[in-house]
Amino acid sequence: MADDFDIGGRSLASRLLIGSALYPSPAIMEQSIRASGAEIVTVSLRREAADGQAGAAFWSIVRDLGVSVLPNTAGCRTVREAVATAEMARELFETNWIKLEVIGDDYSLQPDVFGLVEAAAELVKRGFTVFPYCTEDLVVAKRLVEAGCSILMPWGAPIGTGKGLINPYALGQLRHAFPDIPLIVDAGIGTPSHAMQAMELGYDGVLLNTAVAKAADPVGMASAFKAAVAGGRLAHLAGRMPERDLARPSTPVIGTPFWHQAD
Ligand SMILES: CC(=O)[C@@H](O)[C@H](O)COP(=O)(O)O
Repeated sequence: MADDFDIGGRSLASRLLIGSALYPSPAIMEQSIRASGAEIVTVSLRREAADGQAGAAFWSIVRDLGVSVLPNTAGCRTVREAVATAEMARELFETNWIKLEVIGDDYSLQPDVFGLVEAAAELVKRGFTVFPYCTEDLVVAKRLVEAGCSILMPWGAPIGTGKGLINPYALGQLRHAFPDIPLIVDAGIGTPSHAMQAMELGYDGVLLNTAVAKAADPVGMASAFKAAVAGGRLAHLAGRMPERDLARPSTPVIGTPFWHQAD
């Protein structure tokens, strides 16, 4: 069964999006991205624009991977900075896609949701396809959609914590509220089971970076995430059993010597 992932005007086979930071070496980054099967790789404009040689080598690896690049506005703290960074990224990477980050708190790296909505509206007006990194707040999500975002990327947990889905209830509510908007959990994923949980909730994809880059074996972990995301998707499509409060035997009891039917 074909189950392509339609996102930002493209149709992809993989529902795993991966970041390009923090790997022990460029070679391990390349092998990890290949092992993950990801077809979208996030790239920081600041890194690419920084220092000619390292930037050029990095860019040539990414180009050879044949993936779609999703530039981000990592490190931006104001609407003005995020919009300017997005414009530079569009020029440098030749794409209208932008992963919009407007950070509101240096300690938690929590998004500034007010600035995010404002920046998203401006970037949509300028012709960008905005992938907004947001919290799991339902009203913020509504405002982002009203601002013209056709994709939402709520966090699982703060960036780099690896804590997984700290508010699965709210993430489930978002899925319920936006059945037709691609939803991607972005940030805070620590293990393949976290990614699988997001996919089982009906999320369209998962974006992660630290969990692979900082694993003892990043390439092995990238393969594990690939399998988990695919498994979670299959489980979602298959439809889980209803949860019950009371036990019910799963082996037949009729015909056993002392069986009594419950009243
Ligand atoms: C918003 C952001 O920066 C994330 O996309 C980050 O790149 C991935 O977060 P983790 O490193 O926690 O997976």
